Amino acid sequence: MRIDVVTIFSEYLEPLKAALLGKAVDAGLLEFGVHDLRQWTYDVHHSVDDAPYGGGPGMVMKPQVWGEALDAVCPDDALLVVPTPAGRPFTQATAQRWSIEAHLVFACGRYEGIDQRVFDDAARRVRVEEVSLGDFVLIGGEVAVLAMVEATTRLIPGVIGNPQSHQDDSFSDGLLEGPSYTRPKVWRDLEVPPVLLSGDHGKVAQWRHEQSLERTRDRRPDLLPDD
Ligand SMILES: Nc1nc2cc(Br)ccc2s1
Repeated sequence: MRIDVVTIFSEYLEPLKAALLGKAVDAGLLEFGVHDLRQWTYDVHHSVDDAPYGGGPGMVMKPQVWGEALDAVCPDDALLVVPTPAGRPFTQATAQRWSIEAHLVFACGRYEGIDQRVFDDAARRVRVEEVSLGDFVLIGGEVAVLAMVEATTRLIPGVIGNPQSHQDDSFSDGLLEGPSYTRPKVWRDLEVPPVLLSGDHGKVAQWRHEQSLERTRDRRPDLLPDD
């Protein structure tokens, strides 16, 4: 998979080149390109934003600059992803769906966002998804891109060690992952649940499912199927 990110704060994306993702790049599983939006500006101040039509607070990112950046970075077969608080929710299912894409391009907005015509124009030739990381507002899209890239690329075979761990992920079966334990058996007078020491794999699996259901009921009842 190739991933390109257009941003005015390239340094935010440095973590993509570190640790596991850095190893996946070395292994040829991933390619990253980070592009400074200002290389497509032409005024002496390298302006990327302007006042919003209709008034209101803040600034809006200029269509001309973004249009030329996406023309240069985003080919017709790529999926263009725009992190925005106004987007559709990013979920594990989104990460699964994106993980088989050949090329993702992320457009990192700042300020009050990007002129909508940038995405209306892009949609004439590429698939565009405006996606939210959650019901909160960041300063820019870069942090959202880091989270979305990690959630997506970890699902690509070979990027993380144990593929079995995906099956146990939270959300992979629609439920939250239950509690985990490791040695010692007793720690600060707290004991590991005896079933986990029983060696009975059927009982362990049943207990873990019950724990996932209980945790999901408690924390995310919205994830439970309708009765
Ligand atoms: N939750 C999110 N907040 C923001 C803010 C900006 Br500005 C751009 C993208 C996103 S995604």
